[in-house]
Amino acid sequence: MLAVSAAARLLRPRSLPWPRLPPARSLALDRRKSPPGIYGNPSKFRTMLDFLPAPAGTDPDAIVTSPAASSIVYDGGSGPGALIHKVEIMAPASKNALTPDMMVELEDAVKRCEKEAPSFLVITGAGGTFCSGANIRMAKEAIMPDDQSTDGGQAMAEHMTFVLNRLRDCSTISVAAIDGAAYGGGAELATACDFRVMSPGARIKHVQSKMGVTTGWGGGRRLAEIVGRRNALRMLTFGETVDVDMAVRWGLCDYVTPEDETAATFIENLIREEFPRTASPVTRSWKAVVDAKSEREEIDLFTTHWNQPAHRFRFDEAMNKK
Ligand SMILES: CC[C@H](C(=O)O)C(=O)SCCNC(=O)CCNC(=O)[C@H](O)C(C)(C)COP(=O)(O)OP(=O)(O)OC[C@H]1O[C@@H](n2cnc3c(N)ncnc32)[C@H](O)[C@@H]1OP(=O)(O)O
Repeated sequence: MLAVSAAARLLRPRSLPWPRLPPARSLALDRRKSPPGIYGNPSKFRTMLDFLPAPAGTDPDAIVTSPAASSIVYDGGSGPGALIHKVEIMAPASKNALTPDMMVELEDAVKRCEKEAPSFLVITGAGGTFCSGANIRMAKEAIMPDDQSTDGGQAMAEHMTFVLNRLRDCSTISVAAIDGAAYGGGAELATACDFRVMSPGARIKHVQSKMGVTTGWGGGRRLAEIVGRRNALRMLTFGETVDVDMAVRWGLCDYVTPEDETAATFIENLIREEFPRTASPVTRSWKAVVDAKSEREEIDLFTTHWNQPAHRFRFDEAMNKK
């Protein structure tokens, strides 16, 4: 299991002093002098973090050896092509709020999923909460300078929209396994997944309206696609707490777990019941099928699977049952 640790970003060779950028004002005003890649680059957030002052109280030269208090933990299961890979948002002390470093690690996790191509990616949170959105303390410190510069917010929004679009667009079927709260950016992460599983006490809440900001990770647009324009407008305008019943009614929740089962356990069992032996190559074609722009695209996808080993095996199996 790879724990891509937030501390890793603090592990800087003692010889290299922590690169310090002048305060955000000059960042905003001297764009031509800003570090390479900060502007006009989807992953400029990653670059920006390398040039931000170390968070208050962090000794830039400290070599952090203990496991990070917050990280994105990627479980690659039985390896590339496995039936299920898992991502756990591991920051229970802050209800799995995403620090800027974790947002970078989430990009690494999505890239690994694209590369290793599991059939399913189950995303869940540690400690009975899914995700409470951006870590407001760290965001305030790192990307909300007193001069009201908007650069940091724009960089985070572009980074997270870029990452969540890649999650949604990759061939792996993603499932948000929601126990407890999916709030703010956590709700936006949940809507970027193909399916949502909720345990009985789970709730989804776009709190952005109460935070004086709109959705910034692509979640508003995706929400309207899922629940319809009117329901999305109601959820966003009032920051409504959507419980399991309401989520099921609005199509925002695909499965509800029994009382005594976590959402991740429920969906993993369901997947393994449906695919008892191995992953099926067909699973990773379904998103392309439903997104096909023409019959020709769907016929071509069908043709790629016809008379191939998995297809031949299943036909033989079906005929031998007769
Ligand atoms: C586009 C993204 C968007 C943006 O950037 O604008 C955002 O995501 S902004 C963040 C939006 N999220 C929130 O406002 C959620 C705030 N948290 C809560 O409403 C609750 O914590 C909840 C419902 C998630 C859980 O409530 P519960 O009573 O179970 O726990 P506590 O409230 O006591 O929280 C425990 C502990 O966690 C800290 N915490 C919780 N959420 C965050 C967060 N988003 N950022 C930083 N820290 C968070 C909370 O302060 C407590 O810490 P403690 O030191 O124990 O007081």
